[in-house]
Amino acid sequence: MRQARWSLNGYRAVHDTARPIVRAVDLTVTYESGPALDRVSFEVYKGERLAVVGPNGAGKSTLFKVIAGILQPTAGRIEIYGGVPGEHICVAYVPQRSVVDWRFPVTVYDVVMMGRVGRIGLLRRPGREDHQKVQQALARVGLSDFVSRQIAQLSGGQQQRMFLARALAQEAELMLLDEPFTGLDLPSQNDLLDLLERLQREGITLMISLHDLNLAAQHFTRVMLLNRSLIALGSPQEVLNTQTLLAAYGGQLHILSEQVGQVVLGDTCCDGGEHGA
Ligand SMILES: Nc1ncnc2c1ncn2[C@@H]1O[C@H](COP(=O)(O)OP(=O)(O)OP(=O)(O)O)[C@@H](O)[C@H]1O
Repeated sequence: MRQARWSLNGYRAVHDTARPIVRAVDLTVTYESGPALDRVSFEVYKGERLAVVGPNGAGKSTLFKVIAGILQPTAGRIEIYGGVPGEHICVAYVPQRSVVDWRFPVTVYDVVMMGRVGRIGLLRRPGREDHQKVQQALARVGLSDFVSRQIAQLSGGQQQRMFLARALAQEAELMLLDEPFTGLDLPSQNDLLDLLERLQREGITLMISLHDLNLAAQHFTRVMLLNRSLIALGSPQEVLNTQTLLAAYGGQLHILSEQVGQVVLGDTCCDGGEHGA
């Protein structure tokens, strides 16, 4: 298995940095309400697992929507596989579960088949290969027994795995997962982490937004810290330190220890120093 290493040179040695699959240069998105992303520049490489962290309203979902081609940048440039966002069928955006209307009367199978739409076209019926891809995707996420289940009857972890199956049916090579861990209990979180590790081993590139900094520190190869502008990007050790976290979270942060993997967010005001462990 290819391992990412943490010096910049080491990182370059294991990823093809000559051809990033996402390249953003001074990416800026401004809504009527104000700026959501401000001159953000970064690259993402094939096969990496990148955590995107930052406080509420930092621009994480906005970033994913721009990469997926759902939103246009106000200024700056973004290239996906060297082209414009939206033209690549192999990019899948998985929204936050909280924005989905789970009462909608569709089955798990129907939702996963939606992943095939870009390949079969809207007005054609799915063929044998499409049904095979859906069955395989459901098997890969462990939902083969749930094909006829209404989506309203799924647990949070199953909902998340269904969305991953949809992305797999789409044959996505870059998956943008918006807060997939939110609301999951620990066993479901661990199942999801195992699944994501497997997908990464198969060569799928993962960009995942999350709020749990400990999870980012322990399970991700690189971390992007955002708060409208890019605060830091690098290994968890490089990014998750007192200075950068205070720059992003300000007084919302309660740091228990400077050791990576022991950072917690709380409502305790932090006035620039650390609180003892
Ligand atoms: N469609 C929209 N119209 C206007 N403002 C928006 C829109 N979508 C997001 N915003 C604003 O843009 C900013 C960034 O929002 P975004 O959802 O990208 O942040 P986020 O980091 O994903 O937040 P969270 O962690 O709370 O999901 C916020 O201030 C938000 O209110």
